[in-house]
Amino acid sequence: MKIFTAAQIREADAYTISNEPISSTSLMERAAGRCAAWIEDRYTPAQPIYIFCGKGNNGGDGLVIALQLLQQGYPVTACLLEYGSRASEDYTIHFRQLHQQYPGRIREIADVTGFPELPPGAVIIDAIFGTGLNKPIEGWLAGIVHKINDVKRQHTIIAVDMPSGLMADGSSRNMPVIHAQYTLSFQFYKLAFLLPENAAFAGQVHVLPIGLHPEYITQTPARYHITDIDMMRTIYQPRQPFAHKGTYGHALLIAGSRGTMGAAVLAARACLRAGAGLLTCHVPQCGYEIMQLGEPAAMCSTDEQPDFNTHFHEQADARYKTIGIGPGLGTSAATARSFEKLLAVYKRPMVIDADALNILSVYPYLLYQLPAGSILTPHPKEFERLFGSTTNDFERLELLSRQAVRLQLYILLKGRYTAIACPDGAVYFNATGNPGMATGGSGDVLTGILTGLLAQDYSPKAAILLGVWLHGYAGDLASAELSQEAMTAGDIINFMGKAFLSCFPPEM
Ligand SMILES: NC(=O)C1=CN([C@@H]2O[C@H](COP(=O)(O)OP(=O)(O)OC[C@H]3O[C@@H](n4cnc5c(N)ncnc54)[C@H](OP(=O)(O)O)[C@@H]3O)[C@@H](O)[C@H]2O)[C@H](O)CC1
Ligand SMILES: [K+]
Repeated sequence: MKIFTAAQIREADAYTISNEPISSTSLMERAAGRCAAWIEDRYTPAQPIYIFCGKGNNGGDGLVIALQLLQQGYPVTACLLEYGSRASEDYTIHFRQLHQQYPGRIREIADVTGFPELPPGAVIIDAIFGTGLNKPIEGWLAGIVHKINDVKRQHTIIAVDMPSGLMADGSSRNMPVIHAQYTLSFQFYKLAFLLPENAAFAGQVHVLPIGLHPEYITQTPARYHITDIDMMRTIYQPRQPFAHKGTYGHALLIAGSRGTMGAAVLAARACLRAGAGLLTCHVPQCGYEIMQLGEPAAMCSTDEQPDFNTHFHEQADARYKTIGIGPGLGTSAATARSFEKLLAVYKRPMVIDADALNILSVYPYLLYQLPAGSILTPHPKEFERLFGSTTNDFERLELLSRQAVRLQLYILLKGRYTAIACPDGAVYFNATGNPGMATGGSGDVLTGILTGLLAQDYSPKAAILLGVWLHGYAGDLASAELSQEAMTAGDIINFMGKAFLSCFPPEM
């Protein structure tokens, strides 16, 4: 699904109005009607509802929601914020209707002392600002935002299109923003919802289709996307009936050192569960029995060194479809030397994680020797060590994308919505996963999955989109059965089978 900027959303709006065609008033009624229906599905008409409206079209949506809920018998109070700006045309049209039909339900608020006493159980609808916000909320309006946030534990707050105060495409650091439990976003996600610095604001996002013109949506290029199951179904390749283990590639995993062999075992198991035909693990001598017992289906090659890997470059030949390197590897100088030699001889896209990334941040010239199309999988700290720090998440996203283009690599930045930056400048946010996956070993599992998919001849882009999706999906299945607290990285591997079956049912 494409993620459009606020300016593109305005264009989509205008395109729909002239090409469907539909009046802008009717489009607002359609959009706000979806919000009203969403609220009616979840709350009974016994529920007092307070709708805070600004004077633009977001406020107009609030007025339409008020009208529709009042018609359904909900006790609605429309709190209209009077801050001097000129009201939009569609706001004015719906204000007149509300004023004619339900004059007693309107309350004008002109300063913070006008903030109403909220009865227990009241639901707050935030329709103050949406995509038209172009500066921080200030003065007494900011006071209203704080008043609403002060009662967020006692009252459910539902934001219309966006939490007010949040910029759609830029940082809102240190600005007053509504803390919503739910955001009912029209037709698309906004980029701002997906970045960690805004974690407190949008709550659970529900994207409500409002019938914006499909032609505009298909024809307009977007830089940012969010992954979905339909995309995965175009990527996934079912296994062929005459397949043998050679069909699905031989992967080499270079991982482990004394004390961190668990990382190597997790990555190996995940690689095989992702479907690799064959797997060889290169481990230090201390890891031989651990790996053979930990994953009997993997073959094992042992290093000259007892405690860490120093001679893996001698292993890396054309037999291997791909290489995954990094989990539990260690960062000794001898390991780094072997990594450099490996890059001189092995030219296919590989997966680079954990200590292999840390080696790259100590010897950054090696970044230029990575095979084009390789996949880097940093978490935010590793990313910062590799590419430097930024002042906010939007800048970091820019930096991420710039580096992927410059180095012609796929770089994924791990997070609630893992961001996958591609060499052509596109960025995909992954939609699956949960906080239960913020646990040791989860990244090693991802490295294994990506290596396993590359071994099967998925292109790097296909492997990364599908791999990150499946990793999160398996994590979601694990947390549903075991809880976010009790699930471990090994459980993500255990649920890979169910993730495949449920995303790609065999009869499809
Ligand atoms: N997506 C769609 O197709 C539809 C969206 N709808 C809704 O429309 C809003 C966007 O409406 P818009 O009127 O463009 O913007 P807002 O309501 O967010 O803001 C209104 C004006 O407020 C001014 N502004 C901006 N920032 C501030 C601020 N910090 N303090 C005070 N005032 C501010 C600004 O006007 P200026 O003249 O002052 O520049 C804004 O223009 C969208 O979010 C949806 O809710 C439609 O209902 C249907 C289709
Ligand atoms: K809003």
